[in-house]
This record gives sequence, structure tokens and C-alpha cells, in this order.
Amino acid sequence: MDAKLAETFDEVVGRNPGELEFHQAVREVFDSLGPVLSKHPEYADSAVIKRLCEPERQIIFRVPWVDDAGKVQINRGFRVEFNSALGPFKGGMRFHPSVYLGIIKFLGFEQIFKNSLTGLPIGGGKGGSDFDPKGRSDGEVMRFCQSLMTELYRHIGEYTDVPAGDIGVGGREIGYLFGQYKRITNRYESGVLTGKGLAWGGSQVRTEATGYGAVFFTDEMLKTRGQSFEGKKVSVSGSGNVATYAIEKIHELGGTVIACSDSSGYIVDEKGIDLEILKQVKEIDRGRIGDYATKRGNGVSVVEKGNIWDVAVDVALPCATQNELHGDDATKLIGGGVVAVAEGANMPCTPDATKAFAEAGVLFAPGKAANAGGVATSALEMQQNASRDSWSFDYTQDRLAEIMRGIHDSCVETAETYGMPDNYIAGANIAGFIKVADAMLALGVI
Ligand SMILES: NC(=O)C1=CN([C@@H]2O[C@H](COP(=O)(O)OP(=O)(O)OC[C@H]3O[C@@H](n4cnc5c(N)ncnc54)[C@H](O)[C@@H]3O)[C@@H](O)[C@H]2O)C=CC1
Ligand SMILES: O=C(O)CCC(=O)C(=O)O
Repeated sequence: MDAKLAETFDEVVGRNPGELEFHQAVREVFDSLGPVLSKHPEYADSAVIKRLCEPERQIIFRVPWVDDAGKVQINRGFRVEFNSALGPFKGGMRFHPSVYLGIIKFLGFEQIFKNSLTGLPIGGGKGGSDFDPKGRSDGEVMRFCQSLMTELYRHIGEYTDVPAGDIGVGGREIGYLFGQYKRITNRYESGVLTGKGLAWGGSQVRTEATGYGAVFFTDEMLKTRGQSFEGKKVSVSGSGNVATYAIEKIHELGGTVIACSDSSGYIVDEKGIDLEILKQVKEIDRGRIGDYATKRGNGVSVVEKGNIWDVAVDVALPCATQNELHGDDATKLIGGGVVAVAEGANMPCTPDATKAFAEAGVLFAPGKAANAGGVATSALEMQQNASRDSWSFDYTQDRLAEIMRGIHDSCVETAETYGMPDNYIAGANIAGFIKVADAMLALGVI
């Protein structure tokens, strides 16, 4: 890392002690910025980089609620409004027991560059809570969401900060959050949240967008080597929103997803994952991945507590959570002949893993580029809300595909301009950074 960046990195670590995931995300961006600073010293001189690492606003609040047994529960809510140089803060809410400030800051930091790459007018933010929705009734989830929004509503708005879903937050939770926002403010402000249901201001394709987008991006990478998904064996970790729709699109493009997972283990179905069964098990029954085998019948192996990266595939899409694919997993995948890896999740590959893929010449798409389709379609949802319009599925999907092609090409061109051809990490970090940094310079020291 360049000396000035290394000094700034040390300051970031000192100012944000114990926030390991945030440090990791900052380091990964800084590792790409050396050549940019050599060409454009103005970014360092005006402290743009230091300012980028300090959120504009961080909100931490108590979320009290009553469970079905009548017991008072207390969770902690977060919203980190990281950077609004390009537009209102935009990014999801995560409900998971592992959530603390360091996770929300890593996600918010990533979101700045991802949102910039989409070319749409959205800044970066993220939020969430250490609430664990697993095993909670609909009534409990509703009361929790209502309590969270009773504080959050004063910080968000169509022109201020627009939350959406992430791990543990899907259509059900966005519904409860939107309902409470509407009730408190007495305003039907559709543009305050995205990921809404189609009947009440949502956009076609938003549910599918992150998974579909990651597959469109991977397809573009494969094309650079004269390849496609046709006939390829694929593994997709997770079995939530991103994983489900990645699997759907891969099957449409002629690939076969033979393995997927959840935090209890993974399954292998050589015939290809049956999406109807997967959706029934995960979206409707909210069950465990092993239940898939019971419903599918013979020919499916279930590996409880196993590691999905033990399965040899041509293409791997980590779509579950951060730091789920380590250096030794990368080595196994490379040994098994993997040609492309795309991060559907945010920062799922550790630095050791990304290094191993780069050294082996594996096509590698970082999350801030590959999974940008979700937030891009959220921005399309905001466009539709602002114009009180609603677009067709095909039109919206075409817009998503065009945006993902644009992000792909911008990563490739930027990496080439800075002398690092084929390096999608550098391309994404530099292209995302330059747009935000230029806007920050134009807006003055704020
Ligand atoms: N939902 C969205 O639009 C976007 C999500 N992402 C990222 O994609 C990832 C997945 O998010 P969603 O699908 O929305 O969440 P989700 O809550 O719908 O699904 C998460 C899935 O990951 C599994 N999982 C969690 N920890 C795991 C572990 N240690 N090992 C294996 N599986 C594990 C869960 O069981 C679940 O199947 C996250 O990193 C999220 O930040 C990124 C961009 C947009
Ligand atoms: O759609 C959005 O605003 C947020 C999506 C998200 O949380 C992400 O890109 O990680």
C-alpha cells in the first residue's frame, strides 16, 4: 500500500478500534488506490480519502419490544449514513445476531463505491440490528419492526436516506417498516424505502435483482474468455434472496447449480437444484436446507456443518455472508478447475482467497460490482415512485442487464487505464472511488 494511504489506514484503525470488518473493507479499497493518487494528488491533498472513511452520521438506538410470552426484549438498532455526495444515503438493513457497528460500517463503506458504480444518483448507507428473526413469529417480527421504525423514521426520507433489505430483511419486514413509517408520519411517501411489495409501490425485478445481476455480471466476465454458463456446473452458497434468484438465472442461461447451503450445512443435487422446492423450504416454511432433501427424494446429499467449497465446480458464487470463503477454500476450488468466482454477498471472500484467485488467473468479480444489481434496481424503484409510474418486468430486467453490462465494462476499462488488465477488484474500486471523490471535491469541504 502507498505510504500516505498506509498512514491514513492506521488512523482509520486507531479511530475505529475493534471494527475488524470495517478495517478489512477499507484496506481492500486502499490497496487499489495507489496508482490513482500518483495521477491525482488532489484527492489526498483535500483529505477526500480521510473524509470518505468517516461516516457523515452514525445513529445507534434502543429497540424495545414485547415477545409472544409477554417478556420485554431489547435490541440495538443502527443506521450509518456514510456518504451522500452522489445522492441520498442508500443501502439495506440487516437483522442478524452478529450485527454490531463494525459490520454496519463495512457494509456502508462498500455501499458508497457500489452505488457510485451503478451510475445512478445514490449515496451510501447501511443499517440493521442484532435482532435474530430465526424462530420468531410474524407478530414478534412485526412488533420489532414497528419499534425500530419508531426511532428510525426521524432520520430517513425520500431525499435523505432510503433503507431496503439485506440479510434477515425481506418483503415481510419492509412491509411492517413501511406501515409504521406511514402511520407515524401520516404520509404515503413511497420513496422512503425500497423492496416494497408490487401492490404498494414496489418495482418488478427488485426481488430477483441482486441474484440476476450477479449472474449477468458473471456472464459478461465469461464472455471475455469466449465462454458462457452453458453446460457449466455451479455452486451458490446461501439459500436466501440473492442465492435463490442467482440459481434461477443460471438455470435460464444453461448452467446447472448443483450445490447450495445455509448456516446449517449444504446440499448437493447433481440434477440441478429444484427452485420450487427450495423456495418452499426457505421462503414459505422458513426451514433448514436439509429439508430440501426430504422433499426432493433420492439423489441429494446433505452435508451438515459441511463446507460447500469442497464441491468441485466451474463457477462459484458466494451469496451468503462476509468472510465465508477462505484461502484454503479458494485453493480447493482452483484445484477443482473453477474458472470464475463472483461475490453475490458483500465481502464473502477473505483477502487470502482473493489473492489465490488472482494468482491462479481465475475471473473474479468483487461484491461491490457483482451484487450492485440489487441497489441499482432499488434506484429504479425510486424513479418509478417519483414519477408515480410502474414498469413491466421485461423493461425493468432490460434496464438491470444494461446497468450490469455498464458496470462490467467500466471495471474492465478502468483496470486497463491504470495498468491492471483483468483486475476487476482494482477496476471496481477505482471507478467507484473517482466518481464519489470528484463529487466531494465539487461540493467543498463538508
Ligand atoms: N438482498 C439484497 O438485495 C442484497 C444482498 N447482498 C448481500 O448478499 C448476502 C445475502 O443476503 P440475502 O440473500 O439478502 O439474505 P437472506 O437473509 O435472504 O439470506 C442469507 C442466506 O445466507 C445463509 N447464511 C448466513 N450465514 C451463513 C453461513 N455462515 N454459511 C452458509 N450460509 C449462511 C442464510 O441461511 C440464508 O440462506 C449478504 O452478504 C448481503 O449483504 C448484497 C447486495 C444486495
Ligand atoms: O437496495 C438497497 O438499497 C440495498 C441493497 C444492499 O443492501 C446492498 O447492496 O448490499
